[in-house]
Amino acid sequence: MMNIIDIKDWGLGLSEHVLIAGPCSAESPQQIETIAKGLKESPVELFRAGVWKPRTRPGSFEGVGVEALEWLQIAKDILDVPVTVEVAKTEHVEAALKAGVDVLWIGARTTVNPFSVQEICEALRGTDIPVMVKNPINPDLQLWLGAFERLNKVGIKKVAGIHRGFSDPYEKRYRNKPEWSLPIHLKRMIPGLSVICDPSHICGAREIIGAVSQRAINFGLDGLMIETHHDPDNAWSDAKQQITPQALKIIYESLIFRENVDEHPEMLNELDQFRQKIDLLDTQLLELFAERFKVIEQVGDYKREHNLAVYQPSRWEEVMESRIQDGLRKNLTEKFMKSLLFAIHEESVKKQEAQLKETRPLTNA
Ligand SMILES: O=C(O)C(=O)C[C@]1(C(=O)O)C=C[C@@H](O)C=C1
Repeated sequence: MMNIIDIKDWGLGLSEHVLIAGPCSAESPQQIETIAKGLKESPVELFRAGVWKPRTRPGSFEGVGVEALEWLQIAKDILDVPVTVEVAKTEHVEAALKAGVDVLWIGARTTVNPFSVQEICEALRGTDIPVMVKNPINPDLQLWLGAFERLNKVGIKKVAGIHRGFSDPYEKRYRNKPEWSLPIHLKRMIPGLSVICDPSHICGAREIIGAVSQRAINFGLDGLMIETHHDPDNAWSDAKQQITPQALKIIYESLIFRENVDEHPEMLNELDQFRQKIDLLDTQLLELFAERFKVIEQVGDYKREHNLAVYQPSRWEEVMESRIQDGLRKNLTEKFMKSLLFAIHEESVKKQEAQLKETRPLTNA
């Protein structure tokens, strides 16, 4: 069990719908000042700016470096909010702590590497600075979880996650594809953990940032980190995905925040009638699954006796095709049908494969 301090109790005045904004990269003291002044109109609670930028290929702007840390004080003074930067190695942590940065974040390309995460953790030992951890670039929940465990082991309890989407070469709509089920799983695995959404890196294009921000809120994420620049088209990094402080204000004001039903006992009562029906249907589904797997076992015995392969491609193709069509007629999506059928088939072949190794005498085959 991890020991987590809720984002509201970090002592920084952050709320349950935290809004983090600021440029992708700190470029100059004037740039920080202009952006911070623009952000005064929005309920920004934490100011972000990249100082060290991990870039895919060398030659791109890699951040101003340590010199930019002191410019963050300008934003702090104008907005009266804490500031956060990304750190990727020991020297970054040391410099950020020395400069009085309030919150650190670990980027997706760092979370993916346990050696780097451990290096950061060692540099943090003995401090209690809050750390936000972006998801690793690949949708590996264990790797994301591992970063929190490493932080917790060196005594960092003020932690939060950031969902910035996942790299997928076939994805066309997003720069980094969102996987909304992953932050939900992570929140279940680390009770009390806030997970913030970074629509800028998910979208890669400013036009869809509003829609993705609303989806994040709908899925119960705990806040937004949105890259903001006074002149986005001329930003030194990630120009296409940055928005102006004015656009941020419009997006934020259009968001609809939704509540958890647990805080509304009267609605809980009303929902209960539906939930009882769902309970019953789930029980029936499980009974049917159990029955299906009993038949699978009988087929498994038959296969063992007659030396047949567990995986039967032509039959499985037929099952997939017919069930998907049936599901579509019943308004179930192809994606859902495929993942359900994959799960069923995986369990069936695992059971039958285990049966092949058994030595008990065959009874009913
Ligand atoms: O038909 C079989 O041979 C089965 O064992 C059943 C089943 C299934 O789950 O429907 C399982 C494995 C095979 O690859 C094909 C189908």
